[in-house]
Amino acid sequence: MEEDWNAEIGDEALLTSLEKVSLLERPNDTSPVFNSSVDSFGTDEFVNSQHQPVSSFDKGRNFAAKGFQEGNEDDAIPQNTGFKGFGQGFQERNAVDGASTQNRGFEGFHGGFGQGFQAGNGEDAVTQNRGFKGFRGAFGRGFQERNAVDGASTQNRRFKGFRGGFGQGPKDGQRGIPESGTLSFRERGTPADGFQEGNEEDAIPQNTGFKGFGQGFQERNAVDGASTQNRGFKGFHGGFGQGGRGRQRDIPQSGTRDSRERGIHTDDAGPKVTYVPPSPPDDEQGIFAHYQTGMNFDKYDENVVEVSGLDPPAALMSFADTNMCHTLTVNIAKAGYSKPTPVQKYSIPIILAGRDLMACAQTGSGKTAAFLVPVVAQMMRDGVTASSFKEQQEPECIITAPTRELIVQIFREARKFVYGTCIRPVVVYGGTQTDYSIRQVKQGCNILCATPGRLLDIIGRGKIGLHNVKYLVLDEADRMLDMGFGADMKKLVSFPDMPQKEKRQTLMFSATFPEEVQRLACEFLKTDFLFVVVGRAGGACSDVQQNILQVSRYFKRDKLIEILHSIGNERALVFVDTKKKADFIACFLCQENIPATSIHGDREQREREIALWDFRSGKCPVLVATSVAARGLDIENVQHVINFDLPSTIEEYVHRIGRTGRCGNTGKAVSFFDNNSDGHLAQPLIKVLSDEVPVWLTEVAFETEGGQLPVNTQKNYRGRGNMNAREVKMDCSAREVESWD
Ligand SMILES: Nc1ncnc2c1ncn2[C@@H]1O[C@H](COP(=O)(O)OP(=O)(O)OP(=O)(O)O)[C@@H](O)[C@H]1O
Repeated sequence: MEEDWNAEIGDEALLTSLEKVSLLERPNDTSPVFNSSVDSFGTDEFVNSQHQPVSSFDKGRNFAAKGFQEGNEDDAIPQNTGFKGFGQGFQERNAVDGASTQNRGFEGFHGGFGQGFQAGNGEDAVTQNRGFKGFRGAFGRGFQERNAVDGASTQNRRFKGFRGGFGQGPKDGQRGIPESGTLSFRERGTPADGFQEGNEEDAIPQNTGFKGFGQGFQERNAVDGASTQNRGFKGFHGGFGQGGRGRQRDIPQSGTRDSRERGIHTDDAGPKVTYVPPSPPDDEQGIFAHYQTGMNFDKYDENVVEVSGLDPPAALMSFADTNMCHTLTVNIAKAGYSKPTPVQKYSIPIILAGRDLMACAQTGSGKTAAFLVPVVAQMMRDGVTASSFKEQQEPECIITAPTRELIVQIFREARKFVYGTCIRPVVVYGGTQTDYSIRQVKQGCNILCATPGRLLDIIGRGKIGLHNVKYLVLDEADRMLDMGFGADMKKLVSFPDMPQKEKRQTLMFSATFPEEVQRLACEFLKTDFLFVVVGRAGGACSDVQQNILQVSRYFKRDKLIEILHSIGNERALVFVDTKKKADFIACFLCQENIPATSIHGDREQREREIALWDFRSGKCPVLVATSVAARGLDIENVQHVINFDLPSTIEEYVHRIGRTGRCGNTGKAVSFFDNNSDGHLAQPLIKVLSDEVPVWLTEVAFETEGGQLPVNTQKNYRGRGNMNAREVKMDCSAREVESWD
């Protein structure tokens, strides 16, 4: 899904804001403020930073300006020369480019120094397709060098969307910069030592490229380096160099399979991923860190709970009711859980009774512990002990979730409940080094938390045996079974050594369960599974105050700024519909002096984790995200969710706004409703709105539904997926579905 985001944002508006930047950072400005050492850009602090406010790039931009000018003179490959300062340099480069190779171009040079360069050969889809698209923000003589290299080397490379500043250069060399480039870097002393090192070690000149600016670049480049064609930098953004991928891997955000965003098969596909994530905290305080329940926590008990299926066990009233072993009870208390939430009250005894379960409860109401606690309890009862002496590990429990950050979060929750026991949870996920995942697994693995792609990968490598699996958990189960991951889940349960569904316990949790997914789910579940629904299936969290504003796309940014200014430093998660736009809006906010960062599937995993950490820690109070952050993430103190763009489905909306109002805390969600694109959501929105429905929304729903009056409000809403277990089962048997496992 390649969105016309420039058009959407509006070029005039964009240029206006970027002009402000160019006025601030003119490349030929020799004022002392620009003359400090670049070292400051090579520090980790800078590399790790979020999209910086424009002013923080001052020094770097000056370097960049200089670099571009000089770079042009030194260029070893005349037809590829180009950057001569900014503006002018780009034009020249572009002109030369046009005469030499095919389909290169610069498109969209924004920010930093010189305003956006909108012309250029552009973004071509043909094979000899190089180009810069969207060059924004600070610096870069390196670009010139890299570009020179580019001219002599492979096809299909591109820089697309180069934004923001830089940090330290590449550390390894095979994809560094050729000698000519090296010299000029050395002579100029920019931008960082890393470049020099990269150059010295360069083994494959034609494959050189920028690994540049920050570790993020380095890693992204490492990915790049493994493929000979179709490389590119796409989306180089904000302050520390975010790597993008080439167009050939630019996959839609939602609704379809996106292996990178979801961490699938990245390692098999060729690109070598080197990222090794930091170790999780090891001290007790770090492991059990949690935030406080909110004032509405006790109100969870007011929800009506419906359990469908035969002979459900009685709900528990307190954690003590379960006869769990002492260590687990202590761990639950250390995690800050004094009493179970409704989904825990009903799910825990069901799982302890060995039953399969599909559970639907509102966002933020404790579904993770609802499956972790009983699974750990049973493993402790069975005396499960990790062993590092087996080449192939055989976990008792496999937990899958659709996104990397979510599976890490689940892993961290699991660490709380197994603390002080011999049960070892492990997390493996895409975007990290496969060898690292394997090393983790080898150290002993009882609870394997994994994204689907990485899971299938290490199973395929023979590092995981499945015959011991007693518990298979699908968190965000509706997502795990839909078109994106359904095939992977089917593959998982079809491995010959995976116990048949009769021999394992399958547990599915989500805040939404559309009917079609409920049908799919029963192919994984035993026929006597139970279906727990807390409140309304698919309903929005009642602690989130929802507000839908009619805002056409041209006014969204102004509205966003207005809202963010009004909420001050409170934490806000802003959802947009494309990866590019996430970066664009984050940069835009920084230019408006609102510290923001972004998370989406085109960012390197390291950058995603840094962005999330910056948001969690409050260092960066605004996180602009695609739907990759819509589900499961449990971040303290997110007071606001802003749907800059509404998602395509009501389920996604429910998950997105559920990032606030968690665990009894209250939150606010504001959504920009554009009549031109969001009409299909009017009716479903009316059903999930807990507060008053705006008259205009009813009218839009009326028009969209072809004159049918919308069925109003939550009272009548049972969600798209609110069949009870009996209905689901009847539906399943009627459909004569092929059994997968
Ligand atoms: N019984 C409890 N007492 C206190 N805090 C709890 C309890 N159960 C869960 N929590 C906390 O509530 C927060 C939300 O829990 P969790 O992330 O499991 O919600 P969820 O229902 O899975 O949400 P989502 O649908 O968004 O995935 C977490 O911080 C968790 O530690």
